[in-house]
Amino acid sequence: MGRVGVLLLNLGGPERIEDVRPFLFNLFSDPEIIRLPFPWLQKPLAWFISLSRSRRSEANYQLIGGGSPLRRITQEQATALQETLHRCDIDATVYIGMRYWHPFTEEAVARIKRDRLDRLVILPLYPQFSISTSGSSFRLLELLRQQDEGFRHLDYTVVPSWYRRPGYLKTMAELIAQELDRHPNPDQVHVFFSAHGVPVSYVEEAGDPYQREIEDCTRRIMDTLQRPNPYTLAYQSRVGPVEWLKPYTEAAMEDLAARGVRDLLVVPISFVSEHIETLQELDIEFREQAEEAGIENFSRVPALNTHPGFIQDLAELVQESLESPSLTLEEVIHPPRRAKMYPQERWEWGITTMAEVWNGRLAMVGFIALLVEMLSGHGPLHLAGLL
Ligand SMILES: C=CC1=C(C)c2cc3[nH]c(cc4nc(cc5[nH]c(cc1n2)c(C)c5CCC(=O)O)C(CCC(=O)O)=C4C)c(C)c3C=C
Ligand SMILES: [Fe+2]
Ligand SMILES: [Fe+2]
Repeated sequence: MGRVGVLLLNLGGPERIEDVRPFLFNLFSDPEIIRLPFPWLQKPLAWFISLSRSRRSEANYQLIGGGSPLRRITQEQATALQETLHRCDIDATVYIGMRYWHPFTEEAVARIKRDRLDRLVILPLYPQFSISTSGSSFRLLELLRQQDEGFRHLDYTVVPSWYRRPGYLKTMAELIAQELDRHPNPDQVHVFFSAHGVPVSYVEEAGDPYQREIEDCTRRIMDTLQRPNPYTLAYQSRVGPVEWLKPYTEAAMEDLAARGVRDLLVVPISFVSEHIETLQELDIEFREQAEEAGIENFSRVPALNTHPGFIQDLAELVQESLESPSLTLEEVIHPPRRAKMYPQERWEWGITTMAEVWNGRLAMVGFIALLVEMLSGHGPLHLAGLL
């Protein structure tokens, strides 16, 4: 088989409070996180938003010990996966490539090139695909390939999403069953899946399969669980003024409490490690809100982290990927970005297409000014020191 590598892709998180602002800047600089019509607006807007959001984010990271545990957990997953692969006689090296913080994807690629691999398996640590997560990392890797001849010649295959795997579904179902059985009346517990949200426009305009995959994933977990419990799916962690996938987690919890639900088991579904959205948003913020709304027994299923069943399944996934025909990044960067079509720019007076286009562009500038205003609490002129 030669020298094999596995590149685990993840988001990354600030390790210390000082990292929060630059981490947010990296995140909002990504055109897959804020989709703007004008590339030149990306960096200035990322700067504004990271500045205006950093206080709130820093306070949240303070509540979970002053930083994200994501790097440590991902490192533990990588070590466990490498050991499991070695036990199966696959002499693989496992690398970590984070999208927005250390160790960055670029660093992983440099190490991969130095190790002169024969084959690489690219494996996102997101069970379901979204343009904003796996899609963004795939795009970055494709760019790095185009810029680097050495990397371009490396034989690789990529896993687009993997939530359908029976091993993953079984482990999730086991974790849920364990928590259900801790409740006084296990069958009365409402199972509450909470997925990280994305803006509605990702799904409806850009064709992100994320919502479909999340819904399919929750159905499959419930089928695997084989319990009579009712369940709900909701979306958490929205950012900014646009509409995100609904129902929103906090509203759905209040709704269930109002309908008489007293036992709630929350299942984080879109991410395999503990991180700020499980430790702060679910365990602190939403627990408080749910209890105020009347939930008496609130509990949460732990993230998979280094659960042996999960790591074993990842090892089998790597093995199967090595034995199957390769998938390329271009095949899984999905959906293909549709080219923007504008009519020829030849000005004519009246209510012409050209006038409409410019109207639209000016409206976008106005909208972005509004966005900055809403996110920062100050108008752009204030921020520019003009007022
Ligand atoms: C599948 C999981 C995730 C999706 C989908 C996703 C989309 C998405 N996220 C933001 C904005 C933020 N995300 C932040 C942190 C963060 N997000 C995820 C996962 C998904 N994001 C993780 C694992 C983390 C890291 C957590 C950690 O432990 O550090 C943050 C920063 C934290 C905060 O300020 O709340 C922001 C901001 C958008 C806009 C988006 C889709 C467009
Ligand atoms: Fe996020
Ligand atoms: Fe949050």
